[in-house]
Amino acid sequence: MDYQKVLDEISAEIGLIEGSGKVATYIPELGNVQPDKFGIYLQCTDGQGYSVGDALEAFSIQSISKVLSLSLALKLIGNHMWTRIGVEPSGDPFNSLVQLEYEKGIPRNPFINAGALVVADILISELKNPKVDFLQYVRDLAEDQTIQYNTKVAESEMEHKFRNASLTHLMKDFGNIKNDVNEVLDFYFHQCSIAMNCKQLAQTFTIFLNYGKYDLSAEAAILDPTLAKRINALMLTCGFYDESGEFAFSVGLPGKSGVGGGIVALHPKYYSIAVWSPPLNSKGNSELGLKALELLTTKTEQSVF
Ligand SMILES: NC(=O)CC[C@H](N)C(=O)O
Repeated sequence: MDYQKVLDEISAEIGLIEGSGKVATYIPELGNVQPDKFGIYLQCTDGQGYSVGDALEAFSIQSISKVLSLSLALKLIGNHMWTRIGVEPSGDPFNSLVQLEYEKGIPRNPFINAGALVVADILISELKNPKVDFLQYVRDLAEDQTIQYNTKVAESEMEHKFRNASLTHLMKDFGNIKNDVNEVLDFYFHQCSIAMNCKQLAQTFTIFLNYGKYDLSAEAAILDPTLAKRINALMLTCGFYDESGEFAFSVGLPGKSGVGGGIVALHPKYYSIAVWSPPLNSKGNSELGLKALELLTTKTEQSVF
């Protein structure tokens, strides 16, 4: 498959689209990003990488980090996770409060904010130096020790924490948050603030390829095959909140988006891919990123179905 040709075609076609998406501003610091940024990096299982556009420019990975925090928490506590978080799509926006009340503080899945906040709580309980250890885990997966938290983004989100704080307080009341609410929020905002580029993200997500057996040298990268399969299943069913069905329908790959405009997706046998375009649609997913991935699976005729 000539992936470079496919990426070049996608980039040309995306360039012709006049999108209607909007850069996220509810975290003010994210609003400073140039809306016309666009990059893709595709990492194949044969070791080859292909890119187009701003693939080497770092951006805020936001909710893409939820997949990495989940993978670490599952390594640490295994199936105990599922007594505190479900595995069903929520059908609601990523930051919704409504289900939590009638489902007694148990989030539907680990990729909505409520679920990721419980995962953050678990990591705080399990790790010696939570923020330092989590960043080290991500650096080891990416095999890149330069990756950093963007503390400006984390602080900006802390200043506008009201909805995430509400979710955490509600779950604390139900007994599903064990640590101090502000500590959980601080950890969560830091994990979301991690700055990575498309290349680093695509390479990091190779841990979910080939049943977790993609040939990576980093020790931290080795994932149990069952974990890799389950995390892929969750990305497929819950990775795009109330647009997960649409993503499975039009793209057909497991994936995860973030409000920084990034999307990571993967074909478990062939490649992992990261796309970045900051303007978001009404569901909080990158408008052109979604389009680019739809073009990819259409042109390559490679999806999981
Ligand atoms: N969907 C997202 O990327 C949301 C992450 C963001 N940090 C928030 O909690 O609102």
